[in-house]
Amino acid sequence: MYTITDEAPMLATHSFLPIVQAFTKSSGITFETKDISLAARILANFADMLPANQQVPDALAELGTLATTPEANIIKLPNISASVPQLTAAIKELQAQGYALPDYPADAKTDEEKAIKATYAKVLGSAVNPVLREGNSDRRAPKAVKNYAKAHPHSMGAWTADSKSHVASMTEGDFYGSEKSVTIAAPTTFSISFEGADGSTKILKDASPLEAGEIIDSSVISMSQLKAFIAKEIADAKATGVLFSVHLKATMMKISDPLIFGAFVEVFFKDVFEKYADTFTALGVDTKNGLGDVYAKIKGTEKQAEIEAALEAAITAGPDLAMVNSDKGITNLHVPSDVIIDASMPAMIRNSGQMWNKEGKSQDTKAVIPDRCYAGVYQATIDFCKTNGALDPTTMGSVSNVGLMAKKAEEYGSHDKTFQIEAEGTVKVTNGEGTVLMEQVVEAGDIFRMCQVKDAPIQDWVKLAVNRAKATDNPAIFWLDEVRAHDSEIIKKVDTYLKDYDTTGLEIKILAPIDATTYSLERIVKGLDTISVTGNVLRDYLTDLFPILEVGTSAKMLSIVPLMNGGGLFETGAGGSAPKHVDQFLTENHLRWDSLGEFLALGVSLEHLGETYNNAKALVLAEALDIATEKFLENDKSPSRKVNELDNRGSHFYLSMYWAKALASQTKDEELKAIFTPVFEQMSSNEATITEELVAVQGTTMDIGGYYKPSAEATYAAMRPSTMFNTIIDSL
Ligand SMILES: NC(=O)C1=CN([C@@H]2O[C@H](COP(=O)(O)OP(=O)(O)OC[C@H]3O[C@@H](n4cnc5c(N)ncnc54)[C@H](OP(=O)(O)O)[C@@H]3O)[C@@H](O)[C@H]2O)C=CC1
Ligand SMILES: O=C(O)CCC(=O)C(=O)O
Ligand SMILES: [Mg+2]
Repeated sequence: MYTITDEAPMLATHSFLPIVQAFTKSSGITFETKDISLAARILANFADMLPANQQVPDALAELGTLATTPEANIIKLPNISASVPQLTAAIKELQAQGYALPDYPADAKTDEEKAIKATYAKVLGSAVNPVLREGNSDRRAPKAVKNYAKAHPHSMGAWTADSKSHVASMTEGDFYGSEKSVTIAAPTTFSISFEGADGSTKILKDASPLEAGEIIDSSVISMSQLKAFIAKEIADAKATGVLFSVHLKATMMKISDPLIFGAFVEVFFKDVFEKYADTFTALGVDTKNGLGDVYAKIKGTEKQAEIEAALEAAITAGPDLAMVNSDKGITNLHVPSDVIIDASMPAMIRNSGQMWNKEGKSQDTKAVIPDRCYAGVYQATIDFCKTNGALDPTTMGSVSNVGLMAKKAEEYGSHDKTFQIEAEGTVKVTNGEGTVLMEQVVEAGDIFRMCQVKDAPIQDWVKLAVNRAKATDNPAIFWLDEVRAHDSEIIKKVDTYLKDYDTTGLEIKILAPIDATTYSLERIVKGLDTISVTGNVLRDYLTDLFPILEVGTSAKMLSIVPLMNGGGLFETGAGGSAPKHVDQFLTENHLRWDSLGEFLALGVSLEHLGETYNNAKALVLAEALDIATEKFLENDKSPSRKVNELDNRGSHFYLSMYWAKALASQTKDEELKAIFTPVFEQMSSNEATITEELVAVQGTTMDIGGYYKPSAEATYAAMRPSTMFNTIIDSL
């Protein structure tokens, strides 16, 4: 199964998948596509409102079911995890294309509106990955990728001890400070209720199942303390002349983080929000959607100019704001999904700890990460760079990751258990027998969050960690903080399950995240490799952080999810869908997206297929693809960032040529040899023509009939512009 997703990876698929299908056809392998793009997911969820000819199947649900079966073999490209602004843009585009979808009812009042909003909620945020990830995560940089980075190091900004860049976090009143955790002894249920100081009660979540061995936790971030903290950090950034920036994961932590993001907007523009409180309420301004929502809602109203001037004045009076796009005036506070911590913090660290100011220049930065659970990892990395200078890609070692992820583990499964509290009182988590398992004292506006992690995934995660340690002989470090209630429960299980394995000779340690960061960095500068074994959030953070520092991008990672029931989910890299790349593609028909992650995923997918079904041809194809990928790296055929040079499409041509060559050169399968010998011959003798055709089309604006749902025909035409190359591929 091959997923069709969004933005840059979706464009790339239109070039690469036809090649893959052509190369594997003669081996009896078919690639079925499943459209899980944001647009397709919207249409699938509203099928009952659409005429038959516009309905699409729920491909995500189908894949989710498949992921629990031993037969699963899924190649998963990155998809949009939509924020509300992205969702509304996608709805608008689909409506314009003739789909009679309802508008997104941000402020749903009637039952009908509430039902529509609930349906849209299903496609909001990280609605795809948690459904498919029925296993834990194994992400690492393959040897060939590391070797490539050593030979062709990416740019790395210098670090000096006098850098003013730092991470700012709360010192109390955050999730970290309030966490409680319990391990469940016997199967039961839990419910979450609120008891107001005034004696009122409210059920927040009805009874839901709990398995024996499951670890649950709860924590609260205090809205008043958060806002006081933000105000203090804004003042400090202004006083010390650093850029002010916010780093959250508003897509994956889709309930808590947009609320926290909104608090930043409200505090930064406090006077404006106070002055225009009534206007903003009447217009339905929603700060969870960022400053961009304020601009959008005031547009065309009588007060537009006046409020814009007030916002502008607040920006001028405040500290310099980190910019997403200084040319277009888009700040860090505009859209909650524009600055996502996993990618944004490493990009800043790679750039000497600096982000971009409104003049488009780099400047030292205060990176505000309110909660302390994981923020210290970034400060420790910054401290390390300030002391030791920038890391050196030509010599540095590698940090791979084994991540606890299966069955919506930990914070990533917390959406249905996260609530903004309306009044002062207590939130209680009660089991089926009526015993209160955890309670948290709250005030109005606070955010309460409860998480779960099941026992089977933890056992599988420990096993995967031991397997990786054995396979590599590298130390495996569990990044767990014994002073955190949740981590201390996990530590008990890790200690227990490690006893199931013979770990003689292996170095397996448990270190708190900050110590684990320093430990791994001290090894990395010596060229030594370390395995990070982490929970779900650190899995996400570290698999962008280390790859971006080591190999320039997380797009080049091997990203395997060994599914717990025996199937394989092969993710293509560890990064996202790169909206910036689409902008460039639409303005100048150059796609700088690097598909290396896709080549690697395809290789392991074919290998899995070959091994599971005894398909010798699949194994030959996989081996040849591996050789081709190495050659591809050696010869530096990755896409360039600049127009009129080899781009994503050209990189696919080279991969194909090397793949054909490897198939022509092998001797394990004579049939494949016979098929691919002339193919390689045609490709290599027409190399100049093909690359010319692929570059000649560049430099013009593009229209593929949509952003979220482009026309398939126009996209294929755009992504397969070489007649010569198409003729060779289509003849297979
Ligand atoms: N697995 C998944 O489905 C994931 C999905 N996402 C989603 O992706 C979207 C964008 O997220 P964002 O945080 O901006 O992160 P991205 O990883 O999409 O982008 C960050 C930057 O990383 C670089 N990059 C990423 N992938 C590639 C690639 N294949 N080739 C070359 N460069 C690459 C680009 O840098 P440059 O601009 O310098 O070229 C890009 O602008 C969001 O909707 C997010 O939710 C995010 C992570 C994982
Ligand atoms: O699912 C998402 O929203 C993002 C996933 C992600 O960033 C990751 O798994 O690294
Ligand atoms: Mg990530």
